[in-house]
Amino acid sequence: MQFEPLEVVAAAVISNGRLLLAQRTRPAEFAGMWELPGGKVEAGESPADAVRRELAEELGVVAVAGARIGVDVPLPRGLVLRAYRTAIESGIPQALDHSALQWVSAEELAAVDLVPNDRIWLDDLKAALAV
Ligand SMILES: Nc1nc2c([nH]c(=O)n2[C@H]2C[C@H](O)[C@@H](COP(=O)(O)OP(=O)(O)OP(=O)(O)O)O2)c(=O)[nH]1
Repeated sequence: MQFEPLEVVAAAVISNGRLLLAQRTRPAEFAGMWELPGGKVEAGESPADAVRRELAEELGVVAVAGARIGVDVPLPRGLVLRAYRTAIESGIPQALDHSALQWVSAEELAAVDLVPNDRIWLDDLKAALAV
């Protein structure tokens, strides 16, 4: 039987009061918009495993997922999008799968062209940036 992913993990990496955002290259409707790095949980993975793998693939870092942040966001085809506070253990993030990366403050975040689903977490992300 083919594995059907159920969850998309999105990593909220905060360092020095700034949140790491990545610029999507696809699909066309979201290209140029900013998101949290992450992706679909694969067969046999926990969400934390998926965060670790996706951040290695997309950013070239070793990362550890922590607490959930914000609400579950329903996606098409029965998928759910969930954000996790994530710490980078080693490495400097590089845009290996995105067109660019940026670190934004709480004030800057409001003005960023975030993908619509991630906008749902705006207040949660701002609160996380404030502490
Ligand atoms: N990674 C990520 N995906 C998001 C976010 N917000 C959001 O709506 N999505 C959606 C876009 C896609 O429909 C889905 C995940 O797509 P993806 O392309 O990042 O996942 P993936 O690497 O596992 O995908 P694939 O192309 O290998 O199938 O979740 C976000 O902040 N980060």
